[in-house]
Amino acid sequence: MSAADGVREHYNLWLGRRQPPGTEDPDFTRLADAVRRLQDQFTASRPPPALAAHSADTIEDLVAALAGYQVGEPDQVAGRQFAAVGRGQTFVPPVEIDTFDGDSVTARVSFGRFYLGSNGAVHGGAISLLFDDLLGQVANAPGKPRSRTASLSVDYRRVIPLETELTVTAHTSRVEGRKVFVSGALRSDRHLLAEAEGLFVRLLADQQ
Ligand SMILES: CCCCCCCC/C=C\CCCCCCCC(=O)SCCNC(=O)CCNC(=O)[C@H](O)C(C)(C)COP(=O)(O)OP(=O)(O)OC[C@H]1O[C@@H](n2cnc3c(N)ncnc32)[C@H](O)[C@@H]1OP(=O)(O)O
Repeated sequence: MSAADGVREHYNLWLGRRQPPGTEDPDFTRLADAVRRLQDQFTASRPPPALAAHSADTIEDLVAALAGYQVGEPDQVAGRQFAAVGRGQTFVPPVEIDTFDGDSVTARVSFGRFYLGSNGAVHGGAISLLFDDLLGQVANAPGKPRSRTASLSVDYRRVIPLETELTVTAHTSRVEGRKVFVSGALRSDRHLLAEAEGLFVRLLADQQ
């Protein structure tokens, strides 16, 4: 089994089912990658007015083309490309999962220019977003009841650099009844950059 197959298997277990036919879509994954690159280029560029207007025309054409193919959440493709870096979505920073055993995860992430806060540092909200998603995956690991984030606390220890491969880890630290406490850390090859503590509350039968 390849590493990608292993990751896909973990996600399928986590979802409690096999990936439904038609969910994997390499062309859509390529589209998501292109949108990510667009986000980075858009944020970093200062085009002349004619190019800005031409770019807007082109994107508006794409928006109109995609408008004919809108689907509800159960049929959504974005975020469900489980073997792809960033899962074929463009909101959460592009995480590449290396190991996921149900109680802990190790992964790599690199923040593009889209995630710039100021003065070269990654936006703090992007770090919280990264932790919410990754800690949430641990809290919702295979065989565990669904839970939602009740509280997320992030400590920013050092400026987080753009365009640098970083390691992000998360593990369940304890479970008390419905409360699942998950800890996370973001590191460069030399430093601890940020830490997080999340409280995820297991949902009751009548909660969405
Ligand atoms: C076909 C499916 C395909 C799916 C494909 C998906 C692919 C995606 C892949 C990958 C995704 C990875 C996953 C991401 C995960 C992200 C998760 C989120 O971001 S969820 C969004 C943000 N969170 C909310 O919207 C919650 C809003 N809040 C609530 O709904 C409620 O407040 C809830 C359920 C959290 C708790 O409400 P209560 O009424 O059920 O429970 P009470 O009694 O209030 O609390 C239970 C215990 O928790 C403590 N508690 C609650 N909130 C607390 C807080 N903020 N701080 C401290 N303690 C708190 C309480 O004190 C209580 O503790 P005591 O049992 O008494 O010891």
